[in-house]
Amino acid sequence: MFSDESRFCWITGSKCREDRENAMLIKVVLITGCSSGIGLRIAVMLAEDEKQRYHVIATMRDLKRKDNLVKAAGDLYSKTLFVAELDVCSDESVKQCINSIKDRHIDILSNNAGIGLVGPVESIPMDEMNNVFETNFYGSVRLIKEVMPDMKNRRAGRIIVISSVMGLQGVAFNEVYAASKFALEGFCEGLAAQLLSFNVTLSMLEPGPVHTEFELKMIQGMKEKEWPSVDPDTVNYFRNFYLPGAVDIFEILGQTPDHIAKVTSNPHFHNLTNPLYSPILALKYADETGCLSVQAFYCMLFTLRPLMNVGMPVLKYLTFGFMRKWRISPN
Ligand SMILES: NC(=O)C1=CN([C@@H]2O[C@H](COP(=O)(O)OP(=O)(O)OC[C@H]3O[C@@H](n4cnc5c(N)ncnc54)[C@H](OP(=O)(O)O)[C@@H]3O)[C@@H](O)[C@H]2O)C=CC1
Ligand SMILES: CC1=C(/C=C/C(C)=C/C=C/C(C)=C/C=O)C(C)(C)CCC1
Repeated sequence: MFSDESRFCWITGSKCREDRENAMLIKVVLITGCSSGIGLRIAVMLAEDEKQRYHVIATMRDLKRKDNLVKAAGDLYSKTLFVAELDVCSDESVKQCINSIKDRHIDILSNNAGIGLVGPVESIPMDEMNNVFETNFYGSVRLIKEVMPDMKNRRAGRIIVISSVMGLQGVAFNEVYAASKFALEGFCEGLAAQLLSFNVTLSMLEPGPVHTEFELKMIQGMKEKEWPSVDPDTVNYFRNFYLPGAVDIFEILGQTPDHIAKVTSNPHFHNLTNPLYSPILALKYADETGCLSVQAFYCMLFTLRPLMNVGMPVLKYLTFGFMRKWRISPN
C-alpha cells in the first residue's frame, strides 16, 4: 500500500498525498512512440480518463517532437500525462527510462513505436531493412524483456503490442515491414501463453491503414522516386499498380488513430481493428495450400484494383467469388 502511494506521488511529481484507496487504483502506463499518430492518441485518451485511473508515461525518442502531444494533453500535461525520452532501438535509453520510474513499476506497457518501409525489395539496402527490424521487432522485444520480469514477479501486468494487419497477411512492396510484424506476431503468440500463468496478459492490435504520419511517410515522395537498380516492369508495377492501390486502400479503409486507441482499452489477444479486412484474411485460412490467397492478391493488385474503390462490398464479393472458384465454403 505504501509503495503504491509513493509511486503515485513520484510520478505526478506532486507533493500532495492522494488517499490510499485512490493510489491503489492508479495504473502506470508506459507507451512508446508518442510524438505522433496512434501512440499520441493512446496517451491522451488514457490521460483523459474521467476517473483518473492512469498515470501515463508517454515516451518518444526525440523530446524536441513533444509539442503536439503536450498541446493535445492540455491541462493534463504534468497531471496525468508525463513525457519521457525513450529510443526503442537503444538498450541504454530503454534501461535509463525504466530505471527512472519508481520501483520500475509499470502496470501497462504499450509497444507502439514503429516505422514503415515500402518499395521494390531489390532496391532496399540491408541496413534499412535492419533498421525496420531493429525498431518494429527488436524495439518491442527490448521493452518486453525489460518490464516482463517485474510483471511476472508481481503476478500482474498487461502488455499491448501495436502490430499490423501486415503481421497476418503480407502485401506486395511491403515485404520487409510485413516480415517485421510477422516476427512480432510469432514472438507474442509464444509469449502470451507463457505469461498467462503469471497473470500477465499480452494483446496485439492488427490495424489496417490508419491516417497518421505513417501514411504520409509511406506514400509521399514515392511517385517521384527513382529506382535505378530495379527493372522497368517492377518499377511500373510499383508506380502504376501498387501506389494507386495503396492510396485507394487508405481512402476506403483508413481509420483514425482514435479508433485504434479505443480498442486498446479492452483488447482481446488478436484485435483486427478493421472488420473490412476479414474477407482478405479469410482467404488465407480457407485454403491450406495458400495458393488462393496469393492468386487473389495478384488479381486484386493487377486486374481488379479499379473495382475496389467502388467499395468494400466488392472486396467481400471477390473474396467469396475466389472461394467459390476453389470450391471452398466460407464457413
Ligand atoms: N498508420 C498505419 O496505417 C498503421 C500503423 N501501424 C503501426 O502503428 C504504430 C504507430 O504508427 P503510426 O502512429 O501510424 O505512425 P507515426 O509515424 O505517426 O508514429 C510512429 C511513432 O513511432 C516513433 N518511433 C519511430 N522510431 C522510434 C524509435 N527508434 N524509438 C522510439 N520511437 C520511435 C515515431 O517517432 P519520431 O517522431 O521520432 O519518428 C513516432 O512517434 C507503428 O508500430 C505502426 O507500424 C499498424 C498498422 C497501420
Ligand atoms: C489490400 C491490398 C492492397 C494494399 C494494401 C495496403 C496498402 C495496406 C496497408 C496497410 C498498412 C498501412 C498497414 C500498416 O501497418 C493492394 C496491394 C494495393 C492491392 C491488393 C489488396
